[in-house]
Amino acid sequence: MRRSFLKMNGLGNDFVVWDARTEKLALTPDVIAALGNRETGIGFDQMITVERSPSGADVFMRIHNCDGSEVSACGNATRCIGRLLIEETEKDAVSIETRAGLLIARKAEAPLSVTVDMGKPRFAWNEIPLAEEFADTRAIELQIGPIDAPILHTPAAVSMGNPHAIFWVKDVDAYDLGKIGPLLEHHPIFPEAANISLAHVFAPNQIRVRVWERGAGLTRACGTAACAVAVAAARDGRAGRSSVIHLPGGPIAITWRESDDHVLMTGATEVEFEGEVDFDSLTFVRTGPGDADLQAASLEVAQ
Ligand SMILES: N[C@@H](CCC[C@H](N)C(=O)O)C(=O)O
Repeated sequence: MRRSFLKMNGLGNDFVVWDARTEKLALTPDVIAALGNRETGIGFDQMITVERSPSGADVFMRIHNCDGSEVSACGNATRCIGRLLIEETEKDAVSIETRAGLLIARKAEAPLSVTVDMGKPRFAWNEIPLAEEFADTRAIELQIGPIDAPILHTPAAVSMGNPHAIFWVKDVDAYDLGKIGPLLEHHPIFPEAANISLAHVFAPNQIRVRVWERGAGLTRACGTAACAVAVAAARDGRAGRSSVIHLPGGPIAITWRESDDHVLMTGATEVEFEGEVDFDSLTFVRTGPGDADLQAASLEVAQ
């Protein structure tokens, strides 16, 4: 069996996107992990399957991490799928159903940028979820002492449809996140594991962040982490309700709207290329251009 896909990314957090609206697609965790392998497969952080929505939204978006686990939320992928649907339908706003709820994506001002209403953050210990009761999740009891860097302690915990823990630090680069990330991700305090962020407010409403993603490892950006960090910062007065989150892959603008408690996320999207997978051999070929190729071609024509 052969099947076409799009390779996309939101600030370097990259995805394979399948359109399964007319022809269903259900891959096993082993096949997803094989395709996600950066040395032997296509390589991606998440796999996104666009399906028909059972409840009348424009689509249902299914999300798998590259380890094959299915999860409920992915901010960067929501922007990417939003962009595809806005281009396809020529509508101003599109609705995307996920396991975490119904999200609305709108075209943003900058070219190829999209704003997504990510809904309300959740702070209750059993909604994040945490394994034990905390009355205040702005700083939960948890600490880890790397030998070569200051102790990481009392992270904020937030759910953006998926679990996040945010450690406030002076220098996000002082830590070997590749080493401590997996220990924190699977700490028993997080019964469903967690996405782990290191965050530093370096100027008013400007926050530098590095993320270890649950089920995917170090990524260049994580949209839900950006939302969780911005909300956690506003919650304990480190920042206002609008901030820019600076990730290794670039900036994401987040506003936590006072009127309805919803979190709005604005950032870039990119189509890298079109491709086709042969499921018998689990190999792939590129079949079409991405944004960068199209831009280069249009510049050549213009000269
Ligand atoms: N990259 C995503 C988050 C993907 C899911 C996450 N790894 C989890 O397991 O919850 C984003 O942009 O939000």
